Amino acid sequence: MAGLLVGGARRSCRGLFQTLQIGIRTMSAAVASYDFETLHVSQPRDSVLHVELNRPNKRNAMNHTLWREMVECFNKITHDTDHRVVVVSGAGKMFTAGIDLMDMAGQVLQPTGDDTARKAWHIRNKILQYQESFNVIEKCPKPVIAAVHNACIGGGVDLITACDIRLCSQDAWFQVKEVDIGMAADVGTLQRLPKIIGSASLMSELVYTARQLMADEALSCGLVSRVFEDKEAMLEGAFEMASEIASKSPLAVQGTKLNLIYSRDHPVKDGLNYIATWNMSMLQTDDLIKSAQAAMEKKSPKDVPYSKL
Ligand SMILES: CCC/C=C/C=C/C(=O)SCCNC(=O)CCNC(=O)[C@H](O)C(C)(C)COP(=O)(O)OP(=O)(O)OC[C@H]1O[C@@H](n2cnc3c(N)ncnc32)[C@H](O)[C@@H]1OP(=O)(O)O
Repeated sequence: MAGLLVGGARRSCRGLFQTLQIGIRTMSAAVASYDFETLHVSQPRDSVLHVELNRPNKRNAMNHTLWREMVECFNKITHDTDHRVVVVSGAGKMFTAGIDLMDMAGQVLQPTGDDTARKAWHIRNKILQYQESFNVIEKCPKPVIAAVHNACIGGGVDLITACDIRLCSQDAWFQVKEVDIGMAADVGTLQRLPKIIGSASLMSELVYTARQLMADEALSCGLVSRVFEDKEAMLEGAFEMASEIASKSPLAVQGTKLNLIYSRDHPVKDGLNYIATWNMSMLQTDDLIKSAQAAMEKKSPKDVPYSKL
């Protein structure tokens, strides 16, 4: 009898192990094609991708490869129907030290071209190319959550302002460092940050002084919406939030992101017109019926099997 019990337990353990193995294999297959040198991509929850800036020994300084891989990664995510929400964080000691200053010397400061105008033309194209590395986050219809621990410097602020939601740990600090390296920020901070923090005076103070903005002040000025005790708690909170969003209709969530960004950049009248035109087709989705029925039956959107998008 005891032998039978042990045998049965062993069989059910084996079953559980096989189920886990299949689960892990499916998860890793889903992210196997996200193979980058400076970004590490994993799937911490169903339908959620975790993109880590992954140059920890260089404090995740953004070199040419990282700027390029951001574009490749987020363009891929845009068309990936298996994933609905993204969390971006930094591996190692901090979120990021900003642009790789060694790399910058070769990439931006030595323009090619036979005369000044041609060199300027070259630099302009380079700047537009660098801007694209964070524009892709905003253009990606899936919500992107930035999870910041420790330092977020220079290009890091440009990056997180292109994200939809910003969370941080208690040890986080933010620094618009560009004036300290002799330049005006040019890849998003000056354009997006004023629309996030709402105070023109604080905005000017931060960009002219390059002082550090600590986590509590980042919360009070609206740069982040939540502060967690440490990195571990923050990532857990970010994955939980991502999972919650991923459980809802992807058509509703992604349509909301596109319309929020459109409304930020246009007058109210144009935004209302845009959403009316948007929803004249999107309201014809099955998701609406399924979600309404679930609500009537007091079920959660988590119980509704929405089609991929
Ligand atoms: C068209 C261009 C658009 C983009 C513009 C963007 C502009 C910006 O991002 S401005 C901001 C530039 N960044 C900085 O000024 C930060 C410089 N770094 C630091 O102040 C410190 O390193 C930091 C506080 C981030 C970390 O200090 P910690 O003591 O923890 O580490 P370190 O020993 O200093 O560094 C460890 C290794 O990382 C390398 N490293 C750090 N930051 C950068 C960087 N920005 N660029 C290149 N490399 C960086 C550092 O050299 C060390 O390397 P190694 O000596 O090989 O160990």
